[in-house]
Amino acid sequence: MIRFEDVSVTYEGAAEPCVRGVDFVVPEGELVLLVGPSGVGKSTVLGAVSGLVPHFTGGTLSGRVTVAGRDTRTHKPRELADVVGTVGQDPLAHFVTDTVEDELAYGMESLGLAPEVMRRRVEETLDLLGLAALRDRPIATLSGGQRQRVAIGSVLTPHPRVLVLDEPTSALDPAAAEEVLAVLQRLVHDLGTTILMAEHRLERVIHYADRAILLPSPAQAPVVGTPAEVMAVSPVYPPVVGLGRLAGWSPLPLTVRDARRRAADLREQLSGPGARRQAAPPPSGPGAGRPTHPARRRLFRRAAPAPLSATVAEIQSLSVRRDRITALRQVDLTVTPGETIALMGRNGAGKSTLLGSLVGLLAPTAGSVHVGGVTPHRTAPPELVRHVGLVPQEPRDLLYADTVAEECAAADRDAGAEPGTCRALVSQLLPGITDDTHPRDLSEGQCLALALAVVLTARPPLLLLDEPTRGLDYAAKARLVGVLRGLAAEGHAIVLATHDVELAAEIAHRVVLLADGEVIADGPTASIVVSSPSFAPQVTKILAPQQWLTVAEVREALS
Ligand SMILES: Nc1ncnc2c1ncn2[C@@H]1O[C@H](COP(=O)(O)OP(=O)(O)OP(=O)(O)O)[C@@H](O)[C@H]1O
Ligand SMILES: Nc1ncnc2c1ncn2[C@@H]1O[C@H](COP(=O)(O)OP(=O)(O)OP(=O)(O)O)[C@@H](O)[C@H]1O
Repeated sequence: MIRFEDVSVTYEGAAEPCVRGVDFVVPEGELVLLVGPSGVGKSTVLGAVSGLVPHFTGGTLSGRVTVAGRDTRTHKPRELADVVGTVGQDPLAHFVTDTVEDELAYGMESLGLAPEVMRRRVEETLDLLGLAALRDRPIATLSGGQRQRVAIGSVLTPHPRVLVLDEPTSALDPAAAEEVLAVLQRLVHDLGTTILMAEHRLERVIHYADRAILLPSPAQAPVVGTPAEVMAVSPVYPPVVGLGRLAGWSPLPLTVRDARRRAADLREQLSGPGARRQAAPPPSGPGAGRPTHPARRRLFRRAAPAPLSATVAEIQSLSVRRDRITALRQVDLTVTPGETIALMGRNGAGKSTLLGSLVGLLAPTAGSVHVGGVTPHRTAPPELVRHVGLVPQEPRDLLYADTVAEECAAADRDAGAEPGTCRALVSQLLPGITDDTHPRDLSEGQCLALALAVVLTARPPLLLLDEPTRGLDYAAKARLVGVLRGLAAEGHAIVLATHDVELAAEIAHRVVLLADGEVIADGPTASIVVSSPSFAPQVTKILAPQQWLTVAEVREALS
C-alpha cells in the first residue's frame, strides 16, 4: 500500500540528505511503527507519504514513494487526500474550523460525501473517541489532549485507506491513549486500513505494531523487522525492553504480561541476599519499627526533601471557571522548597488550569493562590518572574525572537539578570547550539531546553512545566531528568503536569491526582502510582507485588 524505493530527502541549504536509502513496503492492513531517536527523519518519512515532503517543506526527494499506486512526487497532497489521512505533531496547525463537530465533518465535506453519510460518521467518531460531550465546544477552549483527540477524529471520518500519524498519543492521558490505539487497531483489523505511525512513547504502542521500521541515526538506512527484532537492536526502547535486556530475557518481551511471566527469577534475585540493600527510612508514621522487606525499602529511597519551614506556594479552596466550565473546584495544595510534584489525571482534569493559576494567567473564581508571598494574578510580570516561571505545553509560545542570541538577551533583560546568564544556561542544557540559530528551526527537545533556560534565567523558586516530555526521545528525557533533579537539589520546587508515568516514576517525590477539577489523591509517588493500573510504570507492573519504579533502580540493586 505504501512503497519507498531508495528514497533520499535533502532539505534546502543542507549539505547532507536528512534521510537516505529508505526502502520498504507497508502492506495493506498493517500497522507499522516508525522508531528512532529525535531528528533522524521520522517526520520527514511520514511527510513523504502524505506528499507534504517535498511539496510544502521544500527540498528535494530522490527515489520514489507510492501510496495506493500514486507517486507522491507527481501528486500534490490534495490529490492524495481521498486515500491518505494525516495527523501531524501539532494539532493546532491542523484545524480549519472553529468547533469540534465542524472539524470532524470538514474532511468529508471537501471530498463531497453525502450529508447523511457525514452525519452518521460524525456521530460514530464522537462515540469512538469519547468526544460526545465536547461536540459543540469551540476548539480554542479544549485542553491539549482533547484537541489531539479531535485531530485524530477528523482524519478518521473520511475513512481513508491509509493513515499517517506523527506522535498521535503525545498529549493523551494513559487511558485515552489506550482507547485511541484500540480504535486504530480495530480499523486495521476490521477495515484493512494501513497505518504508518511515529511515536516516542514506545511503552504505549510497540505491542500494537505488526512491524517496526527503525531509523537508527540520521541518513542511515532503515532496519525493518518484527517489533521484537527491531527492539533487540534499537537505541530507543521502552522500560519493558530495558528490563528484558538487563535480565537477559530472549526473546525480548514487549508487553507487561509477557514480562511478568518471565520475571519470577528476577523477583527472587531482587529479594534475595545478593541484592544491594538500602538504608531503611527513618521510622515514622503507622507501622514504624516493623521490619521492612528489602524491596519495599527501595520505595523510600527517594527521600522527600527535608521539610523547610517556608512554603513556596499555598493554594486554598481554589475554584476556577473557564467559560461555562468549572475547571477546578475546592483545590488545596502546598508546595515546599526542593520538592518535585507530578500533577496527573485525565485529559481535561484541570492540570494546565492549575499551573495557569500558579503563574497568574488565570484568576481564582473562589479561594486563594499565594506564591512566595505574592498573589500571582495581581502581580506585575517583572516581579512575578522572580517567584514563579512556567514552561508551557507548547514551549514555542514562549519564544518570539529571531535568533537564540536575541532570545537570551531578552530573557536577561526581563529577569534583570547579568547579561550572558541565559546564554550560559542554554549552553549547559543544549551544547552545540549556535547564537544565530532561528528558534523555529529547533527540534521539539531543543525548543523545550531553550524555553527552560529562558524561564530559569530569573531563578524562580517555583518552576512549572506543562507536559515537558512531549516529543522527546528517551535520551532527551534523561537529560531533562538530570537538569530537574539538579534544580530540585538546589532547592527549586518543581510542579509538572504530565501523562508520562515513566517520567513521574523517575523524578517526582509526590503525585497529585486530579479528576474533574478536584484533587482525588495526594501523596508520595510510589504509594499513589503503584496502586493505579493507569498510572503505574511498566517496571512496577512487571515486578509487583514487589515495589520498584524504574529500570535504573533495578540495575542498581543488582550491581
Ligand atoms: N522543513 C525543513 N527544513 C529544513 N530542515 C528540516 C525541515 N524539517 C526537518 N528538518 C531537519 O531534518 C532533520 C530530521 O527532522 P525530522 O523532523 O524528520 O526528524 P524526527 O525523527 O521526526 O524528529 P522528532 O522525533 O524530534 O520529531 C532534522 O535535523 C530537522 O532539523
Ligand atoms: N480557554 C478555555 N476556555 C474554556 N474552557 C477551557 C479552556 N481551556 C480549557 N478549558 C476546559 O477546562 C477543563 C480543564 O482543562 P485543562 O487544560 O486544565 O486540562 P488538563 O488536565 O491540562 O488537560 P490535558 O491533559 O488534556 O492537557 C477542560 O474541560 C477544558 O476543556
